[in-house]
Amino acid sequence: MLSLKQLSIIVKDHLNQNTQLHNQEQSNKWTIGQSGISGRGLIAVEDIRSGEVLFVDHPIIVGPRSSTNVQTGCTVCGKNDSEILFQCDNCCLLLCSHQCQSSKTHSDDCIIISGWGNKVPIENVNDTLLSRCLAPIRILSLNTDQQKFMNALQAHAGPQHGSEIRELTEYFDIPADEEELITIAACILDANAFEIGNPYGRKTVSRRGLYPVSSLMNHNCVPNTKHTFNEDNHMIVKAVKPIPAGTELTTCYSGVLWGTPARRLHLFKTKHFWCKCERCSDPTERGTFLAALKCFESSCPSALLPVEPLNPNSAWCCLSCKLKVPNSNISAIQSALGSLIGSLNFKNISELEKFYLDRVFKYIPRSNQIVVDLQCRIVFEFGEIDGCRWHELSESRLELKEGLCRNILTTVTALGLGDIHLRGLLLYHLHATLAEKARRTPELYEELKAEIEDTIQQAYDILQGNIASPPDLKLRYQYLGPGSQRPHEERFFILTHS
Ligand SMILES: C[S@@+](CC[C@H](N)C(=O)[O-])C[C@H]1O[C@@H](n2cnc3c(N)ncnc32)[C@H](O)[C@@H]1O
Repeated sequence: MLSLKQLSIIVKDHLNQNTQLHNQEQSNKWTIGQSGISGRGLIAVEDIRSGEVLFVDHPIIVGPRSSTNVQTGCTVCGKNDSEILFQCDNCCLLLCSHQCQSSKTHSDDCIIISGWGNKVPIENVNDTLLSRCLAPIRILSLNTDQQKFMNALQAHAGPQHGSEIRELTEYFDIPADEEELITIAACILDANAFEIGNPYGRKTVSRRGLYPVSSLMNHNCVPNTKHTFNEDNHMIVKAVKPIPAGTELTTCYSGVLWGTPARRLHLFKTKHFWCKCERCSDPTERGTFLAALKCFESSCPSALLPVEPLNPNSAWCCLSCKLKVPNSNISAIQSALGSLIGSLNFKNISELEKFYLDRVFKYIPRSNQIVVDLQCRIVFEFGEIDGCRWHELSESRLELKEGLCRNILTTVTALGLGDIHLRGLLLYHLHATLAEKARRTPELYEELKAEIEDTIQQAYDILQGNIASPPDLKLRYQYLGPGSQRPHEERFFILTHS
C-alpha cells in the first residue's frame, strides 16, 4: 500500500498531466488524508463555496458495466441500436460501425483478445459476457504508471467480485499472469468505478469509468459534492453546498431519493459497508419519510418507520397507534411492493399516470420513495416525449406536473442535498411548466414572470456545462431568464416550436 504522501504525489501528477485549466489551483483546495469515515479520503483545506470546481478527473479506464442486467452495446461508443450491432470476426466484441471497428480503442482490445487461444469457435463466445469483462481487460493496455496508480486503490474481496473473469476462462485460454491482473482490476473497478452520465436523451448503454481521484471520496447519503461529465468522459467534481475547511469531501454511491433501508442494503451489497451517516440514523430522514409504509392496522391512517434505523433487522413502529411490526413482515411487504411495481411494466405514460392517480396511494404513503420515483417519471416525461409534447399537454397534466415538481423539490431541500443535478432538472421542469402556462394564457405572464425567471436562472447555474442537461437550457435562459431584454411576446417565441 502506498503512503498518503506517495499517493498525493501520484494524484497531483495525474491532475496536472491532464492539463485542465486551473486543475493545479483547484487541487490545492483539498488534500488526501486519513478519513474520519473510512480509510483514506479527500479533506478540504480551505472554506469552499457552493458550486466551486474541486477537480476535473480523467478516467484511466472506461468500459461497459459488469452487471448482468445491463444492456449491451457497441464496445467503443456505447450505441445500443441492436439493428446495426455486429461482432468483430477476430475477437467477437460488439461494434456498431466501421469507424468504431477501426478505432484505436478497438484495435487495443482486439489485439489482446485475439491473442488468447480460443476454447470454442470465436462466433460461439458469449459477447455479453465479454462486454462485461472488457473494462478490467483494458488494464492490459495501461502503462506501468497507470497500473501502479490503479493498484493503489481499494479492491473488493469476496467470490462475487471477478466472477465474470472466471466465467470468461471457459471461452478463452488467458495466460495466468494476465488473468490475475484482470481479476484484480475487476475487484478494483467494483470498489471504485462510477457510472458515466450520458448526454441528455442520447440512446447509449450506460458505461463505467475508473476515476482515480474521485475513487478516494467516501460516501455520505447527503454528500457535499456532485459530479458531472463532459463529452470526453472527464468527470467534473463540484461542491453542492459550502464546505468548511477540515470537512471531508463526500459523494453518494446510491440513489439520493431512495429510503434508508434501500440505500443501506444497496451499499452493503455493492460496497460492503453499513452506512451510519446522520441521514441513515434518523428514521424520518429529515422529515421526508421516504421509507415509510402504511400502518398495518386498517383503521389507522398513519405510517410505520424503523425503531432502530441502523439495525437492518429492526422492528418497525407506527407513528400514531404505536403498533409494532417485526422486521420479517416489513421485508415481506417491501418485496411485495417491489414486485408489484416491477410487474406493472407501464406501456405508456398514460398507464403510469392512471396508476399514480388512482391506485398507488391505496398501498403506499405519499412520501414513500416508490411514489417519489413515479412522480419523477411523470415530471420527466410530460412535455418531453412523443404524444405528450408541451403543446399536447392538457391543463390538468400541466397542473399535475407543476405540483409534482414542487413536491419533489421540497423533498430534495428537506434532505439538504444542495445544488445536485436532480434539483437543477426539477427547477428546469418547473420553469418550463410555468412558461408553457404563460404562453397559453398571456394574462398570467406578469404573475408568473418572477418565478419563470428565477427558476431558469437557478437551473442554468446548476446545470450549465453538463452533457446530461437539457439541450435548450441555454436558449431558455437567454430568452426567459432575468437578463433578457426581449419583449415578452418574443420571449415565448422559442416555445411555440418545441
Ligand atoms: C471508493 S472507496 C473510497 C476510498 C477509500 N476510503 C480508500 O481508502 O481508498 C470505497 C470504499 O470506502 C469505504 N467507505 C466509503 N464510504 C464509507 C462509509 N460512509 N462508511 C464506511 N465505509 C465507507 C468502503 O470500504 C467502500 O467500499
